Amino acid sequence: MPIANSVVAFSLAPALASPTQRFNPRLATSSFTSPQLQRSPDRARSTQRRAVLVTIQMAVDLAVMVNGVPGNMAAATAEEVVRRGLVLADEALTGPGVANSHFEAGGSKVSLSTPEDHTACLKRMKDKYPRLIVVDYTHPSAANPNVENYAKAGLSFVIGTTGGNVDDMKKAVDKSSDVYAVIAPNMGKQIVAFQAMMDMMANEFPGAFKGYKITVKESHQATKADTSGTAKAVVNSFSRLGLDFDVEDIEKVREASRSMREMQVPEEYITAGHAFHTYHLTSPDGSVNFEFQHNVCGRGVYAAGTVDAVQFLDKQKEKGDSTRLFNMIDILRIGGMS
Ligand SMILES: NC(=O)C1=CN([C@@H]2O[C@H](COP(=O)(O)OP(=O)(O)OC[C@H]3O[C@@H](n4cnc5c(N)ncnc54)[C@H](OP(=O)(O)O)[C@@H]3O)[C@@H](O)[C@H]2O)C=CC1
Ligand SMILES: O=C(O)C1=N[C@H](C(=O)O)C[C@H](O)C1
Repeated sequence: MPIANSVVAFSLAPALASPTQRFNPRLATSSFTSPQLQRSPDRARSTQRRAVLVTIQMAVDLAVMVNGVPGNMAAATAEEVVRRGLVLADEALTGPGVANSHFEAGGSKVSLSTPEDHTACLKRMKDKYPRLIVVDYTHPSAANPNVENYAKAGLSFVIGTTGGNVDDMKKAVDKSSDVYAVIAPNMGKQIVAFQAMMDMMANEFPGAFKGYKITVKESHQATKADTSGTAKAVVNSFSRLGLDFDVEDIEKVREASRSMREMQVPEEYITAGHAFHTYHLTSPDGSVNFEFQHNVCGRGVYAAGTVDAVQFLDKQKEKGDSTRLFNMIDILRIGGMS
């Protein structure tokens, strides 16, 4: 009897060339009529009875480990990860002063790992999530040690934490063989565009503002430990435009009354998080003035940019791109911000 119905349906689980390789249903599922079964009907029937449909889910979802929760930026980023339908890793590094053992974002629960457990936690997450990108919004003092740990663990990362030594971070990435990273003091798309514009002006017209005076004033929530990393980056462009200014001269405003009075920060964002920056340039005789301002209330614009960076980095990694280190201006240029 022809074994017309002896079709064994099964799912193959071939070893993936790379853990980030996407699921291809055409590769995964095959149906065929075995020539062996055609020759031996009895065996075919028993095989048929025992035939098991095995479906192995090979789709490896992108998971994001957000370190620094329950801090402001990490919390906002974790919410954005869930909102975009990505997997939020179920553990995260936290700081020494955090008493909570868990954090929740958009219904996803995250166990918090305290400093003595950080190395083991990174290993657990790497083993658990084959396609993982780490986000770091921690503390200036933690930025470099964390980056060293990510690089040693072979974990690609997006770091928005400011106040660290960026050259050392880059070295850690270079030393690794397969770690991809985005390092940037500002993840907000339009502010990144502003940074890029100042950088381009400095490249095009070096010294154009020679002789001008500049004041830089930034207001943030009182818990911000360092001088704004964004302001430092913009000052670098101004220096190339001919302005004589040192990052030490950036005026930091951290008192609520001054933030509201001098910078017009709305009261509800005084502690919730704000970033108001004013750069004022005056010609030598005082007859010409320029003012550049970017004022951000809340954390939403940074969280969105951070997850753009995560998705961008994941793509580059999957492609095996030879460039492994990016800043947000690179990503904006390539069209990687939504
Ligand atoms: N690139 C960008 O676009 C932006 C960057 N930032 C930067 O992000 C950083 C965080 O800002 P923000 O969220 O407002 O700060 P918060 O103080 O609200 O949060 C920081 C969190 O990190 C925790 N932490 C401290 N050390 C470690 C560690 N070793 N490992 C893991 N977690 C740790 C802190 O815990 P504990 O209380 O114990 O110290 C705290 O919970 C700052 O450097 C800020 O400048 C902020 C906004 C945008
Ligand atoms: O700590 C903050 O809030 C912010 N930090 C970044 C910085 O230091 O420039 C970006 C933005 O200013 C908000």
